[in-house]
Amino acid sequence: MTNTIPASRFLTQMRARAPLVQCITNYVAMNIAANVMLAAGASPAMVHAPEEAGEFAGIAGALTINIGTLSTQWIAGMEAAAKAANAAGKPWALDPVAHYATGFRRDATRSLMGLKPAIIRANASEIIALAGGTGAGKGVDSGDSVEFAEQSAILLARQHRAVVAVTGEVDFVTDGLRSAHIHGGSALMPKITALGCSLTCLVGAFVAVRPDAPFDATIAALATFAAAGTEAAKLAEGPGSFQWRFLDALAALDPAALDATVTTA
Ligand SMILES: Nc1ncnc2c1ncn2[C@@H]1O[C@H](COP(=O)(O)OP(=O)(O)O)[C@@H](O)[C@H]1O
Ligand SMILES: Cc1ncsc1CCOP(=O)(O)O
Ligand SMILES: [Mg+2]
Repeated sequence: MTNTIPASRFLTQMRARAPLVQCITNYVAMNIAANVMLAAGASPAMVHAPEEAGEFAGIAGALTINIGTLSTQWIAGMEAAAKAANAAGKPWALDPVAHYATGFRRDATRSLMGLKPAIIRANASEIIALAGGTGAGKGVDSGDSVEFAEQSAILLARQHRAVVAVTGEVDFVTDGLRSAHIHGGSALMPKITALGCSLTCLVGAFVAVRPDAPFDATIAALATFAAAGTEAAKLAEGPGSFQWRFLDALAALDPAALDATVTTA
């Protein structure tokens, strides 16, 4: 076992600290992501305007940046925030939603990657394309298996000295040397829009509390989603009831449920 810190301990610490996280996320995700953060025990703030995003990054414990609904103004806010987070020694996580779809997204992602995210969290098609490969993604949705993206993730982690998290049926996390799989969740999760975006915000909450351990913190965030997703699916009748049951499951989650979802290598 290379994972020295159990995921359960991270959730307990995160809830005790309720870290303030600056989430620059998309219009689709803002509401559900903020609710996911509150249910899990964190304190989200959706602050993206270029006039204040950099200042706020100095206050928050961590920053997350998601390019889902991009515009020139938003890119200015993202870059100001990432630079300020770096200057303040705060970790930040990137969610490159559908970065392969247009030149605008590709350029923005290239420049954000240059600002050294500590963590990259994306679906399999996004990770494959980020490493220079060709995936089968359709817009924001993945068309590839996580397994197919694992080598791309390791390559990216080594190139960028970042933790890379690929999500899907079984998640994969690597820092280029170590890796872990996270099992659980539900096939209903990709049927709820912006759950992946919400997870990226939650990664920010865990790494805010343990900036010294981004690999383990990322695993803990994914394990939290997997355990809550498994629980919510037990009584869900479809995507609608799954969504509210997922929030309830996050809030009620017993940290002990996390550890069984993680296998390390
Ligand atoms: N088929 C599946 N079975 C179980 N969990 C899943 C499945 N697909 C996605 N998830 C979970 O849904 C969450 C969002 O991941 P994903 O759908 O890959 O991201 P995105 O929304 O960015 O495409 C993650 O916690 C992931 O583990
Ligand atoms: C549908 C949509 N369109 C632009 S961003 C977005 C949300 C994507 O969310 P996720 O990556 O979590 O599926
Ligand atoms: Mg996504």
